[in-house]
Amino acid sequence: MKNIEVVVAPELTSCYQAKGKLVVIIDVFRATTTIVTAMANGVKEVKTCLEVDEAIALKKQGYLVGGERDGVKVDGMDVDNSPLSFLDGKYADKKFAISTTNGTKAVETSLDANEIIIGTFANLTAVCEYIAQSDLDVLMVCAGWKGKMSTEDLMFAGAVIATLPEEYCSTDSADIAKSYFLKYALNYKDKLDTCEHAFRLKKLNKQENIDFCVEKDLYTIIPKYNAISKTFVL
Ligand SMILES: O=C(O)[C@H](CS(=O)(=O)O)OP(=O)(O)O
Repeated sequence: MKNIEVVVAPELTSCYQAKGKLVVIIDVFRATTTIVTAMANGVKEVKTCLEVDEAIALKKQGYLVGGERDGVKVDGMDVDNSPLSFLDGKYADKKFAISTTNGTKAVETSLDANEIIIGTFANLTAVCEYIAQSDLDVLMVCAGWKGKMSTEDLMFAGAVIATLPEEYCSTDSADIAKSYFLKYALNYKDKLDTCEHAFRLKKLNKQENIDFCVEKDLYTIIPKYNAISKTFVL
């Protein structure tokens, strides 16, 4: 039997131990949706940076640099943390360095995992299929918001777990996430439109981002962490 657990914020990852596991990084609003969309639209690798300065320094190496702090693009960055910036192959063949408030922290706390992949509604079915073919135990690391849990990340974790065979649902955190998703399965988009992070994005006039980030199965790709290049690749 394979074990699957859900961490509600990166600050708790060490309690669950990523080592030896398949980690799924989840930041629906918006970092993991942005990474999946960027790579599905031709970006060839993504480097996640904990610090803004680290990302901006990569411009010298030809990286497109993007991200935000508190939802707003930082001076010196080329793009913000919006998946919409990458549509239509606008940055195809670029290398992308991203630093965000929560999502890049989730990667950083998971680096001793056996494998790290990027998940969000935009690649939901691909993530489920990837997990199902793996022999590894799974840790779903939600980015949350500044150490607190977020509805949208728990909802996505639950959507994945609800799709997997029963054998995975052997832990309290997985069972809670699954039950939560099933409660809202028919109207999960409405629920996510009224969660705390949606309100923060609405205040920044980013309704279009919210609507895009909750769409299921726009893409079939899985960005995977390469420990040698320290970047996400396909
Ligand atoms: O850009 C986002 O949506 C958030 C910003 S914040 O959480 O509202 O500060 O960043 P992310 O790291 O993608 O959660």
